[in-house]
Amino acid sequence: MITGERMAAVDENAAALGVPRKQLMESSGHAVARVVREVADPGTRVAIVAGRGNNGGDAFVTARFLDNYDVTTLLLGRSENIGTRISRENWEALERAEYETREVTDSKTFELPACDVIIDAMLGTGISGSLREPAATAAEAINAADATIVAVDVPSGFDAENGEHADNGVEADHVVTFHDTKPGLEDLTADVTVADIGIPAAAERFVGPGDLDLARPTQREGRAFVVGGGPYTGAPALAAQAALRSGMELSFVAAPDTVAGEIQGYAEDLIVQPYEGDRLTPEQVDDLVDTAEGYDDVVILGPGLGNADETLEAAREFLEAYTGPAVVDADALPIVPEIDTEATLICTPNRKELAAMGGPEVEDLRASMDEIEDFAADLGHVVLAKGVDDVVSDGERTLVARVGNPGMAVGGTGDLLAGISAGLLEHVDPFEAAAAAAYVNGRAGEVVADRQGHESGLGIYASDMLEAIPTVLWGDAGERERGENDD
Ligand SMILES: NC(=O)C1=CN([C@@H]2O[C@H](COP(=O)(O)OP(=O)(O)OC[C@H]3O[C@@H](n4cnc5c(N)ncnc54)[C@H](O)[C@@H]3O)[C@@H](O)[C@H]2O)[C@H](O)CC1
Ligand SMILES: [K+]
Repeated sequence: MITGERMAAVDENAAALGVPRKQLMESSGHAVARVVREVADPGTRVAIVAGRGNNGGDAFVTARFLDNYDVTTLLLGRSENIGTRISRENWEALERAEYETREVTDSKTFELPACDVIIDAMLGTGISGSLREPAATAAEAINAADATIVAVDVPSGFDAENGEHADNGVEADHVVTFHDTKPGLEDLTADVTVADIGIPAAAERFVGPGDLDLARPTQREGRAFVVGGGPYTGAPALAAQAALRSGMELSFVAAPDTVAGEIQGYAEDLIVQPYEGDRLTPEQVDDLVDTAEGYDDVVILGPGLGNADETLEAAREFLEAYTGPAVVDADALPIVPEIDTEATLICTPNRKELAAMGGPEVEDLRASMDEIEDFAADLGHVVLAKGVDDVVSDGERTLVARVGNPGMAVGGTGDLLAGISAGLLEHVDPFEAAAAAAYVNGRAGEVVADRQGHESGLGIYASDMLEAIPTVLWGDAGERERGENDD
Protein backbone atom coordinates (compact mmCIF):
# COMPACT_ATOMS: atom_id res chain seq x y z
CA MET A 1 0.00 0.00 0.00
CA ILE A 2 1.34 3.41 -0.94
CA THR A 3 -0.23 6.88 -0.88
CA GLY A 4 -0.25 9.12 -3.93
CA GLU A 5 2.10 11.55 -2.24
CA ARG A 6 4.61 8.85 -1.37
CA MET A 7 4.27 7.49 -4.90
CA ALA A 8 5.35 10.85 -6.31
CA ALA A 9 8.42 10.75 -4.05
CA VAL A 10 9.30 7.24 -5.17
CA ASP A 11 9.05 8.14 -8.80
CA GLU A 12 11.26 11.19 -8.22
CA ASN A 13 13.78 8.84 -6.63
CA ALA A 14 13.48 6.50 -9.63
CA ALA A 15 14.28 9.42 -11.93
CA ALA A 16 17.40 10.16 -9.87
CA LEU A 17 18.41 6.53 -10.34
CA GLY A 18 18.14 6.92 -14.11
CA VAL A 19 14.62 5.61 -14.66
CA PRO A 20 12.74 8.73 -15.72
CA ARG A 21 9.01 9.13 -15.36
CA LYS A 22 8.46 8.96 -19.11
CA GLN A 23 9.70 5.39 -19.02
CA LEU A 24 7.32 4.65 -16.15
CA MET A 25 4.51 6.26 -18.16
CA GLU A 26 5.25 3.90 -21.03
CA SER A 27 4.95 0.91 -18.68
CA SER A 28 1.78 2.33 -17.13
CA GLY A 29 0.10 2.87 -20.49
CA HIS A 30 1.09 -0.60 -21.60
CA ALA A 31 -0.32 -2.15 -18.43
CA VAL A 32 -3.67 -0.48 -19.05
CA ALA A 33 -3.73 -1.84 -22.61
CA ARG A 34 -3.10 -5.35 -21.29
CA VAL A 35 -6.18 -5.14 -19.08
CA VAL A 36 -8.27 -3.78 -21.96
CA ARG A 37 -7.24 -6.82 -24.01
CA GLU A 38 -8.40 -9.06 -21.17
CA VAL A 39 -11.84 -7.48 -21.01
CA ALA A 40 -12.55 -6.79 -24.71
CA ASP A 41 -11.76 -8.45 -28.03
CA PRO A 42 -9.72 -6.83 -30.80
CA GLY A 43 -11.80 -4.53 -32.97
CA THR A 44 -13.88 -3.33 -30.01
CA ARG A 45 -14.67 0.40 -29.83
CA VAL A 46 -12.66 2.10 -27.07
CA ALA A 47 -13.03 5.71 -25.92
CA ILE A 48 -10.18 7.21 -23.96
CA VAL A 49 -11.19 10.23 -21.86
CA ALA A 50 -8.01 11.97 -20.75
CA GLY A 51 -7.17 14.91 -18.52
CA ARG A 52 -4.23 17.26 -18.90
CA GLY A 53 -2.04 15.65 -16.24
CA ASN A 54 0.11 12.55 -16.32
CA ASN A 55 -2.91 10.33 -15.77
CA GLY A 56 -4.02 11.39 -19.24
CA GLY A 57 -0.49 10.84 -20.52
CA ASP A 58 -0.60 7.21 -19.44
CA ALA A 59 -3.66 6.69 -21.63
CA PHE A 60 -2.07 8.38 -24.66
CA VAL A 61 0.48 5.59 -24.41
CA THR A 62 -2.31 3.03 -24.06
CA ALA A 63 -3.78 4.14 -27.40
CA ARG A 64 -0.56 3.09 -29.15
CA PHE A 65 -0.73 -0.35 -27.58
CA LEU A 66 -4.28 -0.92 -28.85
CA ASP A 67 -3.66 -0.66 -32.58
CA ASN A 68 -6.03 -3.52 -33.36
CA TYR A 69 -8.91 -1.82 -31.49
CA ASP A 70 -11.10 1.05 -32.69
CA VAL A 71 -9.79 3.77 -30.36
CA THR A 72 -10.82 7.43 -30.06
CA THR A 73 -8.92 9.65 -27.64
CA LEU A 74 -10.68 12.68 -26.14
CA LEU A 75 -8.61 15.30 -24.37
CA LEU A 76 -10.47 17.45 -21.84
CA GLY A 77 -9.04 20.86 -22.70
CA ARG A 78 -6.69 22.24 -25.28
CA SER A 79 -3.55 20.36 -26.11
CA GLU A 80 -1.41 23.48 -25.56
CA ASN A 81 -2.57 23.36 -21.93
CA ILE A 82 -1.38 19.84 -21.24
CA GLY A 83 0.36 20.23 -17.92
CA THR A 84 3.50 18.13 -18.24
CA ARG A 85 6.13 17.73 -20.91
CA ILE A 86 6.02 13.95 -21.01
CA SER A 87 2.26 13.91 -21.38
CA ARG A 88 2.42 16.52 -24.14
CA GLU A 89 5.04 14.49 -26.00
CA ASN A 90 2.81 11.43 -25.88
CA TRP A 91 -0.16 13.46 -27.13
CA GLU A 92 1.93 14.86 -29.99
CA ALA A 93 3.02 11.35 -30.90
CA LEU A 94 -0.65 10.37 -31.28
CA GLU A 95 -1.32 13.34 -33.54
CA ARG A 96 1.73 12.82 -35.72
CA ALA A 97 0.96 9.15 -36.10
CA GLU A 98 -2.61 10.02 -37.16
CA TYR A 99 -4.48 8.41 -34.28
CA GLU A 100 -8.10 9.53 -33.86
CA THR A 101 -7.93 12.40 -31.33
CA ARG A 102 -10.31 15.19 -30.27
CA GLU A 103 -9.94 18.17 -27.99
CA VAL A 104 -12.97 19.00 -25.83
CA THR A 105 -12.82 22.71 -25.19
CA ASP A 106 -16.32 23.23 -23.82
CA SER A 107 -18.04 20.86 -21.38
CA LYS A 108 -21.41 21.77 -22.98
CA THR A 109 -20.32 20.15 -26.22
CA PHE A 110 -18.92 17.04 -24.55
CA GLU A 111 -20.13 13.92 -26.27
CA LEU A 112 -18.93 10.42 -25.69
CA PRO A 113 -18.38 8.50 -28.93
CA ALA A 114 -20.26 5.20 -29.29
CA CYS A 115 -18.06 2.69 -27.47
CA ASP A 116 -17.90 -0.58 -25.56
CA VAL A 117 -14.94 0.25 -23.36
CA ILE A 118 -14.13 3.59 -21.73
CA ILE A 119 -10.68 4.33 -20.37
CA ASP A 120 -10.97 6.86 -17.56
CA ALA A 121 -7.72 8.82 -17.57
CA MET A 122 -9.06 12.17 -16.43
CA LEU A 123 -7.54 12.34 -12.97
CA GLY A 124 -5.08 10.19 -11.09
CA THR A 125 -3.15 10.88 -7.95
CA GLY A 126 -3.00 14.64 -8.63
CA ILE A 127 -6.67 15.14 -7.70
CA SER A 128 -8.13 17.04 -4.80
CA GLY A 129 -11.84 17.40 -3.96
CA SER A 130 -14.83 16.70 -6.14
CA LEU A 131 -14.59 16.92 -9.91
CA ARG A 132 -14.65 20.31 -11.57
CA GLU A 133 -15.76 20.99 -15.14
CA PRO A 134 -15.25 19.65 -17.71
CA ALA A 135 -14.34 16.46 -15.79
CA ALA A 136 -17.66 16.52 -13.90
CA THR A 137 -19.80 16.44 -17.06
CA ALA A 138 -17.54 13.82 -18.59
CA ALA A 139 -17.78 11.60 -15.49
CA GLU A 140 -21.57 11.81 -15.61
CA ALA A 141 -21.58 10.68 -19.24
CA ILE A 142 -19.05 7.92 -18.54
CA ASN A 143 -21.09 6.56 -15.63
CA ALA A 144 -24.30 6.64 -17.70
CA ALA A 145 -22.76 4.86 -20.70
CA ASP A 146 -23.41 1.18 -21.35
CA ALA A 147 -19.71 0.34 -21.47
CA THR A 148 -16.98 -1.31 -19.41
CA ILE A 149 -15.02 1.34 -17.55
CA VAL A 150 -11.29 0.83 -17.03
CA ALA A 151 -9.74 3.45 -14.75
CA VAL A 152 -6.10 4.45 -15.04
CA ASP A 153 -4.35 4.28 -11.64
CA VAL A 154 -7.47 5.31 -9.67
CA PRO A 155 -11.05 6.16 -10.72
CA SER A 156 -11.24 9.91 -11.35
CA GLY A 157 -12.44 11.53 -8.14
CA PHE A 158 -10.69 9.02 -5.89
CA ASP A 159 -8.27 10.54 -3.41
CA ALA A 160 -5.17 8.34 -3.16
CA GLU A 161 -4.15 9.92 0.15
CA ASN A 162 -7.16 8.82 2.18
CA GLY A 163 -9.38 6.64 -0.03
CA GLU A 164 -12.24 9.17 -0.17
CA HIS A 165 -14.18 9.13 -3.42
CA ALA A 166 -15.91 12.27 -4.72
CA ASP A 167 -19.70 11.95 -5.15
CA ASN A 168 -19.42 12.96 -8.78
CA GLY A 169 -16.44 10.68 -9.48
CA VAL A 170 -16.19 7.85 -11.99
CA GLU A 171 -17.57 4.44 -11.02
CA ALA A 172 -15.10 2.06 -12.60
CA ASP A 173 -15.42 -1.66 -13.35
CA HIS A 174 -11.65 -2.19 -13.47
CA VAL A 175 -8.81 -0.19 -11.99
CA VAL A 176 -5.24 -0.59 -13.20
CA THR A 177 -3.15 0.93 -10.45
CA PHE A 178 0.59 1.30 -10.62
CA HIS A 179 3.40 -0.16 -8.55
CA ASP A 180 1.35 -0.77 -5.41
CA THR A 181 -2.25 -0.49 -4.32
CA LYS A 182 -3.52 2.82 -2.92
CA PRO A 183 -5.36 3.25 0.40
CA GLY A 184 -9.07 2.57 0.00
CA LEU A 185 -9.00 1.00 -3.48
CA GLU A 186 -9.91 -2.38 -1.99
CA ASP A 187 -13.18 -0.89 -0.70
CA LEU A 188 -14.40 -0.14 -4.23
CA THR A 189 -16.49 -2.68 -6.10
CA ALA A 190 -14.08 -2.54 -9.05
CA ASP A 191 -11.55 -5.25 -9.94
CA VAL A 192 -8.13 -3.88 -9.07
CA THR A 193 -4.99 -4.87 -10.97
CA VAL A 194 -1.67 -3.76 -9.50
CA ALA A 195 0.75 -3.31 -12.38
CA ASP A 196 4.51 -3.43 -12.00
CA ILE A 197 5.82 -0.44 -13.95
CA GLY A 198 9.54 -1.04 -13.47
CA ILE A 199 10.28 1.19 -10.47
CA PRO A 200 13.58 -0.13 -9.05
CA ALA A 201 13.41 -1.37 -5.46
CA ALA A 202 16.25 1.06 -4.73
CA ALA A 203 13.83 3.97 -5.23
CA GLU A 204 12.15 2.89 -2.00
CA ARG A 205 15.23 1.71 -0.14
CA PHE A 206 17.53 4.70 -0.59
CA VAL A 207 16.69 8.24 0.43
CA GLY A 208 16.52 10.41 -2.66
CA PRO A 209 15.28 13.77 -3.91
CA GLY A 210 11.68 12.55 -3.64
CA ASP A 211 12.06 12.16 0.12
CA LEU A 212 13.37 15.69 0.22
CA ASP A 213 10.29 16.88 -1.69
CA LEU A 214 8.10 15.52 1.11
CA ALA A 215 10.05 17.37 3.82
CA ARG A 216 11.19 20.61 2.18
CA PRO A 217 10.04 23.66 4.21
CA THR A 218 8.07 26.16 2.14
CA GLN A 219 8.33 29.03 4.57
CA ARG A 220 10.52 30.28 7.42
CA GLU A 221 8.98 28.83 10.50
CA GLY A 222 9.81 27.64 13.98
CA ARG A 223 12.39 28.02 16.69
CA ALA A 224 15.28 25.72 17.37
CA PHE A 225 16.39 25.44 21.00
CA VAL A 226 19.82 23.91 21.42
CA VAL A 227 20.59 22.60 24.88
CA GLY A 228 24.31 22.12 24.52
CA GLY A 229 27.76 23.41 25.19
CA GLY A 230 29.95 23.45 28.30
CA PRO A 231 33.08 21.42 27.70
CA TYR A 232 32.68 22.15 23.97
CA THR A 233 31.44 25.24 22.19
CA GLY A 234 31.65 24.57 18.44
CA ALA A 235 29.09 21.75 18.42
CA PRO A 236 26.08 23.74 19.70
CA ALA A 237 26.97 26.66 17.43
CA LEU A 238 27.05 24.41 14.37
CA ALA A 239 23.79 22.66 15.23
CA ALA A 240 22.03 25.98 15.86
CA GLN A 241 23.27 27.48 12.61
CA ALA A 242 22.30 24.38 10.63
CA ALA A 243 18.75 24.74 11.97
CA LEU A 244 18.62 28.33 10.71
CA ARG A 245 20.01 27.24 7.35
CA SER A 246 17.20 24.66 7.19
CA GLY A 247 14.42 27.21 7.41
CA MET A 248 13.93 27.85 11.14
CA GLU A 249 13.13 31.46 12.04
CA LEU A 250 15.16 31.68 15.22
CA SER A 251 17.83 29.57 16.79
CA PHE A 252 18.49 29.70 20.54
CA VAL A 253 21.35 28.14 22.41
CA ALA A 254 20.98 27.61 26.16
CA ALA A 255 24.55 27.28 27.45
CA PRO A 256 26.66 27.76 30.62
CA ASP A 257 27.61 31.42 31.12
CA THR A 258 31.29 30.45 31.07
CA VAL A 259 31.01 29.64 27.36
CA ALA A 260 27.99 31.64 26.22
CA GLY A 261 30.12 34.51 24.92
CA GLU A 262 32.31 32.17 22.96
CA ILE A 263 29.32 30.50 21.29
CA GLN A 264 27.81 33.87 20.43
CA GLY A 265 31.17 34.91 19.05
CA TYR A 266 30.94 32.25 16.34
CA ALA A 267 27.71 33.60 14.90
CA GLU A 268 25.73 36.80 15.39
CA ASP A 269 22.65 35.05 13.97
CA LEU A 270 22.20 32.95 17.10
CA ILE A 271 20.48 33.96 20.32
CA VAL A 272 22.50 32.65 23.22
CA GLN A 273 20.75 32.29 26.57
CA PRO A 274 23.32 31.83 29.35
CA TYR A 275 22.66 30.00 32.58
CA GLU A 276 24.92 30.00 35.60
CA GLY A 277 27.76 27.49 35.83
CA ASP A 278 30.21 25.75 33.57
CA ARG A 279 28.03 22.81 32.57
CA LEU A 280 24.41 21.67 32.45
CA THR A 281 23.08 20.52 35.84
CA PRO A 282 19.63 19.44 37.07
CA GLU A 283 19.04 22.94 38.50
CA GLN A 284 18.47 24.34 35.01
CA VAL A 285 16.01 21.70 33.83
CA ASP A 286 12.71 23.30 34.89
CA ASP A 287 13.53 26.58 33.18
CA LEU A 288 14.72 24.89 30.03
CA VAL A 289 11.59 22.72 29.75
CA ASP A 290 9.34 25.73 30.40
CA THR A 291 11.06 27.75 27.70
CA ALA A 292 11.05 24.96 25.13
CA GLU A 293 7.41 24.07 25.69
CA GLY A 294 6.27 27.66 26.09
CA TYR A 295 7.54 28.59 22.65
CA ASP A 296 6.83 25.29 20.87
CA ASP A 297 10.49 24.90 20.13
CA VAL A 298 12.19 22.00 18.45
CA VAL A 299 14.89 21.00 20.94
CA ILE A 300 18.36 19.78 20.05
CA LEU A 301 19.73 18.10 23.14
CA GLY A 302 23.34 17.01 23.41
CA PRO A 303 25.84 18.87 21.21
CA GLY A 304 28.90 19.73 23.29
CA LEU A 305 27.25 18.94 26.64
CA GLY A 306 29.96 16.51 27.80
CA ASN A 307 29.27 13.51 29.98
CA ALA A 308 29.66 14.71 33.57
CA ASP A 309 27.32 12.73 35.83
CA GLU A 310 25.21 15.72 36.77
CA THR A 311 24.91 16.76 33.11
CA LEU A 312 23.63 13.32 32.17
CA GLU A 313 21.24 13.46 35.13
CA ALA A 314 19.99 16.82 33.86
CA ALA A 315 19.54 15.45 30.33
CA ARG A 316 17.56 12.54 31.81
CA GLU A 317 15.30 14.86 33.81
CA PHE A 318 14.86 17.09 30.79
CA LEU A 319 13.62 14.25 28.58
CA GLU A 320 11.37 12.89 31.31
CA ALA A 321 9.63 16.24 31.67
CA TYR A 322 9.61 17.46 28.08
CA THR A 323 6.72 16.52 25.78
CA GLY A 324 7.59 18.24 22.48
CA PRO A 325 9.78 17.37 19.48
CA ALA A 326 13.53 16.93 19.97
CA VAL A 327 16.67 15.71 18.30
CA VAL A 328 18.98 13.90 20.72
CA ASP A 329 22.66 13.68 19.88
CA ALA A 330 26.09 12.89 21.30
CA ASP A 331 26.49 12.42 25.08
CA ALA A 332 22.74 12.61 25.72
CA LEU A 333 22.05 9.49 23.61
CA PRO A 334 22.74 6.70 26.14
CA ILE A 335 20.02 8.13 28.37
CA VAL A 336 17.21 7.57 25.88
CA PRO A 337 16.71 3.82 26.45
CA GLU A 338 16.61 4.39 30.22
CA ILE A 339 13.76 6.86 30.28
CA ASP A 340 10.04 7.13 29.74
CA THR A 341 9.31 10.21 27.71
CA GLU A 342 6.33 11.67 25.90
CA ALA A 343 8.66 13.65 23.69
CA THR A 344 8.90 12.92 19.95
CA LEU A 345 12.54 12.04 19.37
CA ILE A 346 15.00 11.66 16.57
CA CYS A 347 18.15 10.01 17.94
CA THR A 348 21.27 10.53 15.86
CA PRO A 349 23.97 8.08 17.03
CA ASN A 350 27.16 7.17 15.20
CA ARG A 351 28.23 3.53 15.39
CA LYS A 352 29.87 3.94 18.79
CA GLU A 353 26.96 5.87 20.24
CA LEU A 354 24.54 3.28 18.84
CA ALA A 355 26.37 0.60 20.82
CA ALA A 356 26.47 2.86 23.89
CA MET A 357 22.68 3.13 23.66
CA GLY A 358 22.45 -0.64 23.92
CA GLY A 359 21.89 -0.94 20.17
CA PRO A 360 23.62 -3.41 17.88
CA GLU A 361 27.40 -3.32 17.60
CA VAL A 362 27.89 -3.15 13.87
CA GLU A 363 30.69 -2.68 11.37
CA ASP A 364 28.57 -1.61 8.47
CA LEU A 365 25.32 0.20 9.20
CA ARG A 366 23.75 -0.61 5.86
CA ALA A 367 24.45 -4.32 6.19
CA SER A 368 22.78 -4.17 9.61
CA MET A 369 19.56 -2.37 8.61
CA ASP A 370 17.37 -5.08 10.07
CA GLU A 371 19.04 -4.95 13.47
CA ILE A 372 18.80 -1.18 13.50
CA GLU A 373 15.12 -1.42 12.62
CA ASP A 374 14.56 -3.84 15.52
CA PHE A 375 16.44 -1.52 17.83
CA ALA A 376 14.34 1.48 16.76
CA ALA A 377 11.18 -0.59 17.33
CA ASP A 378 12.32 -1.47 20.87
CA LEU A 379 13.37 2.09 21.58
CA GLY A 380 10.10 3.53 20.33
CA HIS A 381 11.86 6.48 18.68
CA VAL A 382 13.30 7.27 15.29
CA VAL A 383 16.95 6.27 14.97
CA LEU A 384 19.19 7.98 12.45
CA ALA A 385 22.37 5.93 12.64
CA LYS A 386 25.10 7.91 10.91
CA GLY A 387 28.15 6.51 9.19
CA VAL A 388 29.45 5.94 5.67
CA ASP A 389 25.87 5.12 4.75
CA ASP A 390 23.25 6.38 7.19
CA VAL A 391 20.35 4.17 8.25
CA VAL A 392 17.08 5.76 9.30
CA SER A 393 14.35 3.72 10.96
CA ASP A 394 11.21 4.19 13.00
CA GLY A 395 10.98 0.46 13.69
CA GLU A 396 8.65 -0.14 10.73
CA ARG A 397 10.05 1.90 7.87
CA THR A 398 13.79 1.88 7.18
CA LEU A 399 15.77 3.86 4.63
CA VAL A 400 19.43 4.10 3.73
CA ALA A 401 21.06 7.41 2.82
CA ARG A 402 24.13 6.70 0.72
CA VAL A 403 25.11 10.29 -0.01
CA GLY A 404 28.19 12.18 1.17
CA ASN A 405 31.93 11.61 0.88
CA PRO A 406 34.87 10.40 3.00
CA GLY A 407 35.75 13.97 3.97
CA MET A 408 32.56 14.19 5.99
CA ALA A 409 34.20 12.05 8.68
CA VAL A 410 35.48 15.42 9.97
CA GLY A 411 34.19 16.65 13.35
CA GLY A 412 31.04 18.75 13.31
CA THR A 413 29.08 17.14 10.47
CA GLY A 414 26.99 15.28 13.03
CA ASP A 415 26.08 18.56 14.68
CA LEU A 416 24.92 19.85 11.31
CA LEU A 417 22.83 16.73 10.87
CA ALA A 418 21.16 17.34 14.23
CA GLY A 419 20.39 20.94 13.25
CA ILE A 420 18.97 19.99 9.85
CA SER A 421 16.88 17.24 11.44
CA ALA A 422 15.41 19.80 13.84
CA GLY A 423 14.65 22.20 11.00
CA LEU A 424 12.73 19.54 9.08
CA LEU A 425 11.07 18.14 12.21
CA GLU A 426 9.25 21.46 12.42
CA HIS A 427 7.31 20.43 9.29
CA VAL A 428 7.03 16.65 8.99
CA ASP A 429 6.99 13.49 11.08
CA PRO A 430 10.28 12.41 12.68
CA PHE A 431 10.94 9.58 10.24
CA GLU A 432 10.46 11.76 7.17
CA ALA A 433 12.49 14.56 8.78
CA ALA A 434 15.39 12.29 9.69
CA ALA A 435 15.49 10.62 6.26
CA ALA A 436 15.45 13.93 4.40
CA ALA A 437 18.00 15.45 6.82
CA ALA A 438 20.45 12.61 6.17
CA TYR A 439 20.07 13.27 2.46
CA VAL A 440 20.49 17.04 2.79
CA ASN A 441 23.57 16.71 4.98
CA GLY A 442 25.22 14.22 2.61
CA ARG A 443 24.43 16.28 -0.47
CA ALA A 444 25.73 19.42 1.26
CA GLY A 445 29.04 17.62 1.76
CA GLU A 446 29.06 16.69 -1.92
CA VAL A 447 28.27 20.24 -3.00
CA VAL A 448 31.16 21.65 -0.94
CA ALA A 449 33.59 19.02 -2.22
CA ASP A 450 32.45 19.83 -5.76
CA ARG A 451 33.01 23.55 -5.23
CA GLN A 452 36.41 22.91 -3.72
CA GLY A 453 37.29 20.75 -6.71
CA HIS A 454 38.02 17.43 -5.03
CA GLU A 455 35.38 14.75 -4.98
CA SER A 456 36.65 12.97 -1.87
CA GLY A 457 35.85 15.98 0.31
CA LEU A 458 39.05 15.36 2.27
CA GLY A 459 39.84 18.73 3.77
CA ILE A 460 36.31 20.15 3.99
CA TYR A 461 35.13 21.72 7.24
CA ALA A 462 31.70 21.11 8.68
CA SER A 463 31.30 24.90 8.80
CA ASP A 464 31.93 25.03 5.01
CA MET A 465 28.79 22.97 4.62
CA LEU A 466 26.46 25.43 6.33
CA GLU A 467 26.00 27.52 3.21
CA ALA A 468 25.43 24.46 1.06
CA ILE A 469 22.38 23.41 3.11
CA PRO A 470 20.01 25.91 1.42
CA THR A 471 21.55 25.05 -1.94
CA VAL A 472 20.47 21.47 -1.45
CA LEU A 473 17.13 22.26 0.17
CA TRP A 474 15.87 24.87 -2.28
CA GLY A 475 18.46 25.30 -5.00
CA ASP A 476 19.91 23.45 -7.93
CA ALA A 477 21.71 20.79 -5.92
CA GLY A 478 18.42 19.22 -4.82
CA GLU A 479 17.02 19.39 -8.33
CA ARG A 480 20.07 18.33 -10.24
CA GLU A 481 18.91 14.76 -10.74
CA ARG A 482 15.32 15.53 -11.54
CA GLY A 483 15.70 15.09 -15.29
CA GLU A 484 12.30 14.38 -16.76
CA ASN A 485 10.23 15.64 -13.89
CA ASP A 486 10.72 19.27 -14.68
CA ASP A 487 7.07 20.18 -15.00
N1 LIG B 1 4.93 6.56 -10.41
C1 LIG B 1 3.75 6.97 -10.68
O1 LIG B 1 2.89 7.07 -9.82
C2 LIG B 1 3.44 7.33 -12.03
C3 LIG B 1 2.23 7.95 -12.25
N2 LIG B 1 1.84 8.31 -13.46
C4 LIG B 1 0.52 8.81 -13.62
O2 LIG B 1 0.49 10.14 -13.20
C5 LIG B 1 -0.69 10.37 -12.45
C6 LIG B 1 -0.57 11.59 -11.62
O3 LIG B 1 -0.39 12.64 -12.53
P1 LIG B 1 -0.45 14.20 -12.16
O4 LIG B 1 0.01 14.91 -13.36
O5 LIG B 1 0.26 14.42 -10.89
O6 LIG B 1 -1.95 14.48 -11.84
P2 LIG B 1 -3.32 14.01 -12.50
O7 LIG B 1 -3.15 13.56 -13.90
O8 LIG B 1 -3.94 13.05 -11.56
O9 LIG B 1 -4.26 15.31 -12.49
C7 LIG B 1 -3.77 16.60 -12.41
C8 LIG B 1 -4.71 17.53 -13.15
O10 LIG B 1 -5.99 17.49 -12.61
C9 LIG B 1 -6.43 18.78 -12.21
N3 LIG B 1 -7.33 18.62 -11.06
C10 LIG B 1 -6.98 18.41 -9.79
N4 LIG B 1 -8.06 18.28 -9.00
C11 LIG B 1 -9.15 18.41 -9.84
C12 LIG B 1 -10.56 18.38 -9.65
N5 LIG B 1 -11.09 18.20 -8.43
N6 LIG B 1 -11.39 18.51 -10.71
C13 LIG B 1 -10.87 18.69 -11.95
N7 LIG B 1 -9.53 18.76 -12.21
C14 LIG B 1 -8.68 18.62 -11.15
C15 LIG B 1 -5.14 19.49 -11.93
O11 LIG B 1 -5.31 20.87 -12.01
C16 LIG B 1 -4.25 18.94 -13.00
O12 LIG B 1 -4.42 19.59 -14.22
C17 LIG B 1 -0.87 9.07 -11.72
O13 LIG B 1 -2.15 8.91 -11.22
C18 LIG B 1 -0.52 8.09 -12.82
O14 LIG B 1 -1.65 7.85 -13.63
C19 LIG B 1 2.89 8.32 -14.51
O15 LIG B 1 2.40 8.39 -15.75
C20 LIG B 1 3.76 7.09 -14.39
C21 LIG B 1 4.43 7.06 -13.09
K1 LIG C 1 -8.18 7.94 -13.63
